[in-house]
Amino acid sequence: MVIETQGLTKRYGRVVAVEGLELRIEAGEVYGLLGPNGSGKTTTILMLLGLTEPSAGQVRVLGLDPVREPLSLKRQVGYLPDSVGFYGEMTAWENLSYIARLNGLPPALAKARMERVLERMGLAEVAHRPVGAFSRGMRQRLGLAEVLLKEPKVVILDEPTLGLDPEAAQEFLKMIQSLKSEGITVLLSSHLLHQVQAICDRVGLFHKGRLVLEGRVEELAQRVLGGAYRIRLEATPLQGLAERLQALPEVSRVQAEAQGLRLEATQDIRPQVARAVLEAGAALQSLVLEQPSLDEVYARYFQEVRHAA
Ligand SMILES: Nc1ncnc2c1ncn2[C@@H]1O[C@H](COP(=O)(O)OP(=O)(O)OP(=O)(O)O)[C@@H](O)[C@H]1O
Repeated sequence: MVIETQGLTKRYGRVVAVEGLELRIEAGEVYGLLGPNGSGKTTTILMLLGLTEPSAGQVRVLGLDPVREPLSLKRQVGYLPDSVGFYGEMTAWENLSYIARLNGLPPALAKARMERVLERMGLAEVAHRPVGAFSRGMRQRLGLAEVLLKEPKVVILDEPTLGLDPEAAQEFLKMIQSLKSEGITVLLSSHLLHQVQAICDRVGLFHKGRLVLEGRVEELAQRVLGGAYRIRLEATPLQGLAERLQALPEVSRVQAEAQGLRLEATQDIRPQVARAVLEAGAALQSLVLEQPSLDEVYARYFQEVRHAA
């Protein structure tokens, strides 16, 4: 386990920012922390990094206690905060050299790594321009370049795509995802659910300091949306198909749509549906299992919470 917490709690006076957190993240996972403002995401990140001390409970990151072993931790864990400070009058190269020196990298090794990370982040061509003139997207990439200089095993990012235009955000997310292929464990927090959905293996939903839902996006969708599988199909002719499909034991509902039918079922029964269509003598044009979006999961969850209250 790369990140592990037990009963992790942080109180600020009377405010409980994080309560009883049990988090387990394995090597090479991309894990998304989700939740509304003030739900405890940043506080969790700060405790994992040893930047704030827990009020109760335990944290281990790469087997290390962040409060007791901050230096060993810092060597292996990269952190990209929501806004990165660079020296605006210095170039990207100079900013990275400075960081490399602070990290104690020998000059030759630093140079080789700087070339590599700048190339990787698509900044090689602007390496000798002052950072003051960089766009927010370029700054974020430089931030990630800085994090990668120390070749970390874990990378933690707080709202990494905040303020980026859709194209820059997409590009940045691809870069984050590429870390996974090197076995780097990634933890990120975000409000942008559809983006998180695209790159995370698992997500955890925070609400008032508690982790209230956790799992793979599809699993969460199943749980929050009442366990239904939605299957869409297009076939011609459609006559008689709805009745045939309704007769399948797993199908709970059939709805007609402009081009075809939409089923709700208790399982993913695409093979049975395909067979039924063929047996009806119809031609099957498309058959897809619809994935509910994380936005939908999130909205439903908070709707239910309000309802219960
Ligand atoms: N230094 C602090 N002193 C007092 N209260 C704090 C402090 N830091 C955070 N809090 C409180 O703890 C709770 C959790 O805050 P946190 O910043 O972890 O939430 P978040 O999920 O990261 O929110 P956001 O999405 O807005 O960044 C909030 O109620 C916040 O006001």
